Amino acid sequence: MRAESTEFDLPLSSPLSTAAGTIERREGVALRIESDGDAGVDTGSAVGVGEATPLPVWTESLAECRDGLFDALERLNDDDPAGALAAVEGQPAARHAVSSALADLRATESNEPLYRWLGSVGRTTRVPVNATIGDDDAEDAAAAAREALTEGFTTIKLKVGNRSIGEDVERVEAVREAVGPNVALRVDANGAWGREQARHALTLLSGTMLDYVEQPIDTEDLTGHAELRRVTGVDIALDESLASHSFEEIREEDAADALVLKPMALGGLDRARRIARDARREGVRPVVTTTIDAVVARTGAVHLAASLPGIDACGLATGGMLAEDLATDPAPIEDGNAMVPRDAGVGTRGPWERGDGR
Ligand SMILES: O=C(O)CCC(=O)c1ccccc1C(=O)O
Ligand SMILES: [Mg+2]
Repeated sequence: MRAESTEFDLPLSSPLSTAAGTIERREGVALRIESDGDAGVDTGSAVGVGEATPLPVWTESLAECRDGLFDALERLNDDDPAGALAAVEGQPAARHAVSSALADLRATESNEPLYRWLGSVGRTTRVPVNATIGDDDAEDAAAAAREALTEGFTTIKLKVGNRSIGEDVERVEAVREAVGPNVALRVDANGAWGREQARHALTLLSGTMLDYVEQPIDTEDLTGHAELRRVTGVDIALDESLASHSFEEIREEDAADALVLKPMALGGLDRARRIARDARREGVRPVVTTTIDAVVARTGAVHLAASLPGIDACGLATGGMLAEDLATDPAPIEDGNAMVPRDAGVGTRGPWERGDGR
């Protein structure tokens, strides 16, 4: 096989401000692997693409990711995919690029859409997605929510935790009022609250009928999350906690009703899917989202969600946040759903979309 990579740097059209900081651009590395084909049985070469878009704190740094991928490329060019995966162990974004490029290659070779190759037996044409609203003030958040409603979204996620509890309560109430009772409303505090603050906030928000609150308190505090679930009765989704805690630990503490799975932070679609299936078996609902990835990883995440039939609304309507992307979106959002590509593999070549002779 032959492997090559290319770097990218994509600005967001509107920065996403969260309690953990503002995301203004996404830099990363795209990876392309081409198999040699088998002349004996007349199969041509196939191509697989992958993406590493590191987001420090969630993943390794861009510098570490580059180093890992440099080693992995060497192994891939030596026909050693297992060695390539071993070279990026412990570096989630780099491992995401390698494992998803190999998955795309294998799915393409077996002429299946990626979600089927990942293990889905049925057919899935669409995945429900949530609209994502950042740390806008009450008026702007309500306006964004109204717009999302007209676009067909039935689930909305609002960032909280960056302001006073009073202001956040006002913001969430404004959004609830703007969309009415039939929209599922989620909030994401990105770990900003302390135990007491979280309890206070969720008590004040009890009238807003939250679908769930995502990572209300610190990543490490599984016991606090478990207590918050029991005391408030509000569903808790863990996101950041998954970077440092296995699902086993989370389940033992009874700390979550839902898990927010970011393949880029978890080291690949294979690892995220394993966690999703373990969670489902225990009655914990998985949700797939990204770290505002570019088109290759975002579409991979759409396939992961499609491979989990009946999945809840996922945080995959983020393509529009990028001012530029690596290629046209093969999984556009229509009426609050991501359309699942039907072609073999992931359904995009990313930066190699044009002019690679196919
Ligand atoms: O889940 C979504 O709706 C969009 C993704 C999102 O919120 C996000 C994007 C980048 C980094 C962290 C997060 C997060 O869920 O906390
Ligand atoms: Mg989150």
